Amino acid sequence: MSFRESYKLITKQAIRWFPGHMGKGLKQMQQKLKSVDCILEVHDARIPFSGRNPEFQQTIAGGVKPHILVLNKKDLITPKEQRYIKDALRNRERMDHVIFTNCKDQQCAGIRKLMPLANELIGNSGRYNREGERDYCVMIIGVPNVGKSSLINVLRNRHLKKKAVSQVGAIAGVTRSVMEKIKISEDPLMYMIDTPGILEPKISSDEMGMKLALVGCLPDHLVGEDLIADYLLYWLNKNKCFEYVPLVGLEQPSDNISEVLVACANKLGVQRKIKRTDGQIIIMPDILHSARHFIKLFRTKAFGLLNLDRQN
Ligand SMILES: Nc1nc2c(ncn2[C@@H]2O[C@H](COP(=O)(O)OP(=O)(O)OP(=O)(O)O)[C@@H](O)[C@H]2O)c(=O)[nH]1
Repeated sequence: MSFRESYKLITKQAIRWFPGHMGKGLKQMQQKLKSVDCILEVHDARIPFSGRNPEFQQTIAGGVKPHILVLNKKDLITPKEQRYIKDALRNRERMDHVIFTNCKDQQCAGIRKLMPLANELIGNSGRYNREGERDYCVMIIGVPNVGKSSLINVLRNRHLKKKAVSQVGAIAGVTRSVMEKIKISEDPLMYMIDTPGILEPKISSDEMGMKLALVGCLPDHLVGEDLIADYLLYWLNKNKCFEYVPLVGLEQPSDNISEVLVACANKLGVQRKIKRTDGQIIIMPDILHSARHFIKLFRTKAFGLLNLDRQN
C-alpha cells in the first residue's frame, strides 16, 4: 500500500492565529524582562523540535538570562524518546538545560529538579541589574496550551502547599495577560510570572502549523477539524502507526481521510440530517463528529505514545 510521502495543506490559507492579546502579551513580557532572573520556556514534549516561537529567542531570551527548556506532557511520549530528544537538543542546539515534566504528577523527577536547577543557574549568573534583590524571579513563556499555568500551580502546591492560582484550560488561549508575580517558594524566596501563550505571527511551515494544531496549541475549529484529522492520518501512515485501523472501523490502512471519517462515523453510529435544495431530507454520516473523535483518540493516547517530531 502506498501513502503520501509529503504533506501539503489542502487549503491556500496558511495557518495563523495571532489575536490582539498575543501582541500585547509579548510587549508586556519585554517590559517585565528587566525584573526577571531566569526564563523558563515550556513546550509540548510531543513536538520537541518544532513550533517553539522564534520571537522568544530574539526578543525575550536574547541569550542573556539563564534559560531552561521544560518539555511538559512527558506522559504522552516514551522514556526512550525523552533520552533521544535530550541528546539531540544538546548536540544540535547546544541546549544543556532541558527538563521533562508531567504536571499531573507532582512527584515526577522533572518537577522535583526544576526549582533547584533554576536556583543554581540564577545563583551562578551575574543577575545583571538585579544583584541587590533578595528574591529570585522566573518568567514562564511558551506557545498556548503547553501547560504553563499548570506548571506554576504544581510548583506552588509542591513548595508552598498552596492551591492553584493560575487558570488552567484544555482550550488554547486561557491566560490572556502577563500576571503579577506569584510566590512559588519561601526558601529560596522565588516568584514566577505566568504569561499568555504566544505563537509566531505567521507560522513558517504548513506541517509545523498542523503539528501545533494537533497537540492543541491552536483552537481546533480555527484550523478545521477535517484538516487536523487529515494531517493526523498522513502522519500515522507515514510513520507506520496502524493502531488506528480497527479503532475507526477499517479493515486496512487508508490514506483517504473521507474514507476514514465515513468508516469512523459508521462505527460510532453518528449521522446527521441534511436538507437538499429540493426539500428532501437525507441522512449522512456525521463527518465532523468522527473527525473530532479521531483527533481525540490521538490526544488520549489510543494510538500509543507518539513524538510527532520523531525521526525514523
Ligand atoms: N497529559 C498532560 N496534560 C497536561 C499536562 N500539563 C498540563 N496539561 C493539560 O494541558 C492543558 C493546558 O494547560 P494550561 O496549564 O492551561 O496551559 P497554558 O500553557 O497555561 O495555556 P494558555 O493559557 O492557553 O497559554 C490543560 O488541559 C491541562 O490539564 C501534563 O503534564 N500532561
